[in-house]
Amino acid sequence: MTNSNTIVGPLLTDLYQLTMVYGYWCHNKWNMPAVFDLHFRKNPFKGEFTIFAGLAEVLNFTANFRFTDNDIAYLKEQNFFGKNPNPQFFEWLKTLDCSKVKIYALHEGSLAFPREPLLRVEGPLAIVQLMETTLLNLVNYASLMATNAARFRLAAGHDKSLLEFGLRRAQGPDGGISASRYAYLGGFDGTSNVLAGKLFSIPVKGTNAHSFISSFTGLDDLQTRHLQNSNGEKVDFVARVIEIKERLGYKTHEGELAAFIAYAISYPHNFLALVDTYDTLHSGVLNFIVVALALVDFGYRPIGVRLDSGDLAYLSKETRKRFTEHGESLPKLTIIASNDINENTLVSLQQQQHQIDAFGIGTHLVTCQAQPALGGVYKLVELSGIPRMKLSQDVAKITLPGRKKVYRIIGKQGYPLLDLMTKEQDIVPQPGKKILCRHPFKSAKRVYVTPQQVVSLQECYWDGKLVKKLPSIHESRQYVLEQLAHFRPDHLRQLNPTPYKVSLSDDLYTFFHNLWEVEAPILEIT
Ligand SMILES: Nc1ncnc2c1ncn2[C@@H]1O[C@H](COP(=O)(O)OP(=O)(O)OP(=O)(O)O)[C@@H](O)[C@H]1O
Ligand SMILES: O=P(O)(O)OC[C@H]1O[C@H](OP(=O)(O)OP(=O)(O)O)[C@H](O)[C@@H]1O
Ligand SMILES: O=C(O)c1cccnc1
Ligand SMILES: [Mg+2]
Repeated sequence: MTNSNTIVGPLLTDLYQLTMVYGYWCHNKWNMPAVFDLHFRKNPFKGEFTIFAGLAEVLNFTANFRFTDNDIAYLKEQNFFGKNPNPQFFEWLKTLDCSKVKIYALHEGSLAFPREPLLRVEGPLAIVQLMETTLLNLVNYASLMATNAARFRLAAGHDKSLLEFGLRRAQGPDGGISASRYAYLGGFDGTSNVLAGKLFSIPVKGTNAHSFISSFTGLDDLQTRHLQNSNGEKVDFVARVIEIKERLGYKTHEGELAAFIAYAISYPHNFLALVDTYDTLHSGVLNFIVVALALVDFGYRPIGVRLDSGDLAYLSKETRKRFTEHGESLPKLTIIASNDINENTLVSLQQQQHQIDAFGIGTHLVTCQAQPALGGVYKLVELSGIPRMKLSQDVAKITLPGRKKVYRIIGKQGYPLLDLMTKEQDIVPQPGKKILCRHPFKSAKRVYVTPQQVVSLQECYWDGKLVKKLPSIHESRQYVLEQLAHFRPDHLRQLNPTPYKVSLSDDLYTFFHNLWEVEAPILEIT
């Protein structure tokens, strides 16, 4: 397993992980068996679901976790560990790897909910501590991005094509690559990012830009006028276009027409025109129609247009009208829309009964402008077999102690009803057997559920080595789309969605609340 990103390694961390580890090492605590949970507390984008992503990168990082000689040399040069750190510490650091680590995870692409362990990481305290920041870095943005993409998918509808165009606006080269990767995993159909296509075998797609259109001033700019027709003869394509234009009586921008002809001659099988450079309805769409009709005459099938400004709903409907005026003469054409599109725009366009077939989306998607971070955290839940928990005034921040299992309980109608967390050694929920599911904090809130089906959500992926085949990005994407189709729509809707329940088994509830009582200091007031 090779890291797809060479900067991912043990130094891609916060200094405090290393300084704590020196402390663990000095006090001979480093080898204590520890268990950490990686979870988040609140779904992003005012939504009620999150897509878990980043697992493949987590496992690559784990497989390659080793300090290089060069890393150690750097650490020795710094004064991170006090004035005279014990030199044996550096020798020991050099020996660390993940051969004693175990990682349980949800499937990549799973719908996940607050407090559920996306990852459970077990191993020697020092090593699993050292992994914290990198694991969070690998999971937080990946999951946020995949969730954002899934939300755009829900807003656009499953029959629309979604293309990610964000590289130019992404947070640096690394952000751009991750954005393309996880936009696809979250349900997009392709990216304009060529390197992402090469690295992850994502379909790469694109149209053309205004510079291409405005670089032509008139028909004299055309160096080639001929195109092969369906009889295999090279015929004057420009003359044919002009004939059609005159027949239809269109008065359009000549530079734009020249640009479209040039593009059509270069890509007769793939003719797609950006139509908003001068005037969408009075020039761009008309020039497109003229060139498209000529291409049809020559035996080719034109593809369509891209709208990149103005009222996209109105323009798409008017453009479609212009196309249908030519009835059978033109094939079914694609209308692509772009320009600062976000989730709300997609919802609004839907309400306006747009005629768009594909959306090109950049800035809002890749920068996750609606919410720029997922607040995933990594918390110690067990040390040397003893459950640990972190208390907080804010109940949402209290961690659930111990090793836990998560089950998705499917009801009679085939929808997931709730997720149930149990202690690892707890009873396993069974189809047809009634089970008590409790709200994690409110004792009076509980419900009996009789599952139709029970899905165990976690699997062990790493046990000193990779022990389960990683799904491909295409499988994870498919998994996202299947789940979106199987969850109750009110949990997924954009505005005020219904929260999905994450419950505790009676055993876990009691264990958690007893430990809470033991750990919480009793204050004395006078
Ligand atoms: N019918 C529509 N309903 C809702 N939002 C729309 C609709 N059409 C376009 N939009 C959105 O409205 C915004 C229009 O942005 P803006 O005014 O900057 O662009 P423009 O003037 O059309 O184009 P430009 O300035 O790039 O030439 C974009 O975010 C776009 O996605
Ligand atoms: O709008 P986004 O969602 O980020 O999608 C990508 C945008 O990038 C391109 O143009 P660019 O924004 O570079 O220039 P323009 O707006 O002047 O066309 C493209 O034409 C889109 O409008
Ligand atoms: O191919 C496109 O149309 C494209 C690519 C990146 C950004 N905007 C548009
Ligand atoms: Mg723009």
